Amino acid sequence: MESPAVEPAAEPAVEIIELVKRYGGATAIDGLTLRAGRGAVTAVLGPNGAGKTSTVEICEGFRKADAGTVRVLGLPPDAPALRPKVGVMLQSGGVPPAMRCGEWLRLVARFYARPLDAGTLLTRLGLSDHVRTPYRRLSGGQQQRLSLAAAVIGRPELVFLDEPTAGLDPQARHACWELVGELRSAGVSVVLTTHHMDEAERLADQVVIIDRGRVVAEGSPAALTGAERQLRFRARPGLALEELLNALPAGSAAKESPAGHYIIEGQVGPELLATATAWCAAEGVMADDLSIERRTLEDVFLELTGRELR
Ligand SMILES: Nc1ncnc2c1ncn2[C@@H]1O[C@H](COP(=O)(O)OP(=O)(O)OP(=O)(O)O)[C@@H](O)[C@H]1O
Repeated sequence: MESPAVEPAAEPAVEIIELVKRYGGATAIDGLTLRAGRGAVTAVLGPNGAGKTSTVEICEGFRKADAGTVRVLGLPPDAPALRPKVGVMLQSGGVPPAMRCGEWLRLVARFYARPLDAGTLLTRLGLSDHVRTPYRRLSGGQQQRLSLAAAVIGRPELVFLDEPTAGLDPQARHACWELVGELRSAGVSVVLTTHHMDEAERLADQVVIIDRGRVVAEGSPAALTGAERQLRFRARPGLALEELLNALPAGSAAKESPAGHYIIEGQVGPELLATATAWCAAEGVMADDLSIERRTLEDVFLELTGRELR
């Protein structure tokens, strides 16, 4: 009997193994390993200077690695065969300042066999009134949107978006999220960097948190934030948490972070809620914004990467 055909394991859209990048004596990427799945949205998060842009720009073929392996759709990042398959949105620039918005997008479209319609895309991204506006006269947010349009106009298989919504107003942010959702539905692989944890939580199938050039956590947003719930409230700073802890069910934990913001973890159920609110009442403490929530990606991010500024 013929054995059933074995499907080869889907090759990742991007595979990075033990990547190293140095600038002078400083190591910006320090043995970073990650895989971005095909047809998935992968969000790369990290504090300023963590190495996100360096990593993405190595994958885009704009920077050279010092060590390690990078494969993009199974090819080295500088392979000419990748050009029609990969869309790139840079963090800034790349467009001649005098180039008109519509003219630029039509020029980019000419590099692809089956581009999307430039006019439709400009309308989608709220740029239809700026078709004849030179790039340098576009606002920062409009320039961002034009870069996003240029990244997707060629119907790429894989898109790199470096901080796609940085500086965008809420309307434009939602338009960008919608576009990313549509790319994903169409089976396009998306790798994006962002500082907006809500964006990653909303868009990403997989989140990779990097710090000091290394991956410190990865997984789906749900896996990273976990199923446990927390009781949160705001009150005057400096409450005697040890006393509260004594009153709470065994195994509970309480912390104040930052000042005046309280988080209680453990078996967050009716008993814990009643005990905590009764304790607040006995102390004359008004627990503002009391809520029961799961940990957010931002909580996880801050726990992993700390609170000091970079
Ligand atoms: N061309 C360069 N020359 C020297 N150092 C650089 C260069 N590019 C980046 N670096 C340094 O490498 C480190 C990583 O920078 P990178 O831009 O990759 O970080 P990032 O995670 O994208 O940061 P951000 O969130 O601020 O955009 C930083 O310390 C930065 O100063």
